[in-house]
Amino acid sequence: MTSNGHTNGNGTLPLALSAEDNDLVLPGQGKLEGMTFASNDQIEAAVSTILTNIGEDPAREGLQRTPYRVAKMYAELTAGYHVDPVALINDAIFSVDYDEMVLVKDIDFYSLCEHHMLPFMGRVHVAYIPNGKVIGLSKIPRIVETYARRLQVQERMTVEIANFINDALHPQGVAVVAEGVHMCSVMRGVKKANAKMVTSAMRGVFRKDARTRAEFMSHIDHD
Ligand SMILES: Nc1nc2c(ncn2[C@@H]2O[C@H](COP(=O)(O)OP(=O)(O)OP(=O)(O)O)[C@@H](O)[C@H]2O)c(=O)[nH]1
Ligand SMILES: [Zn+2]
Repeated sequence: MTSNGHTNGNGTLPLALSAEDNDLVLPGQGKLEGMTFASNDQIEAAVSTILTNIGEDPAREGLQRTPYRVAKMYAELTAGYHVDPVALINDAIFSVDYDEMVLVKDIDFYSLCEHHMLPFMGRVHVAYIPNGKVIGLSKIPRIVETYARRLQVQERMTVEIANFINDALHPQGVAVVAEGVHMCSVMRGVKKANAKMVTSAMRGVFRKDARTRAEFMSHIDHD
């Protein structure tokens, strides 16, 4: 069990993208260069089975490398399982005499819904009010990536981000709002292209004090 609490059920982590120096694999953040992909025969065989069963020919030229590509893609899109968020913040917690709101807004995220394994994506806004300690600015998007790059529901992703920051900093409060568009509701099923899901997790003063919450919401209120 890693400190992000994940195992695949039998206590071992599946093969994935890995880097020699550490396991801080963060797609989209310049950490993929120099990484090797340990090919995953079982995923490749499963993709080949899907291709055959949707009426395709996995042997035709354009599809020959598709099972390999899909396996590699899943390693990237689920890299968050292999990131230990405690190691990720890498002691970038500083004592600073600042007790006003810190807000990082419009953080892009890309995740996969656990029901259909289709993408959902959008933006996350994160705020906290320090209690003597602040965290390195870049670490907040990295925390978002860690929890997004897994099979998720948006509610759980939102709560996991808030709880992790709360536990790491013990701030006066944390607020996380996520706005997501879910491809499983856009491309299929109910087919609503413009419906956005908004989820929030409020901790400490953001939960207790309506004015603090309103200040946060006024900063992120756009379109
Ligand atoms: N609450 C929540 N629901 C989600 C999320 N992602 C996908 N879903 C929903 O999960 C539900 C799964 O419902 P099911 O009835 O089991 O699946 P389905 O037959 O494919 O449902 P439809 O999408 O309505 O066709 C659907 O309503 C999806 O819209 C999420 O992040 N949060
Ligand atoms: Zn879905």
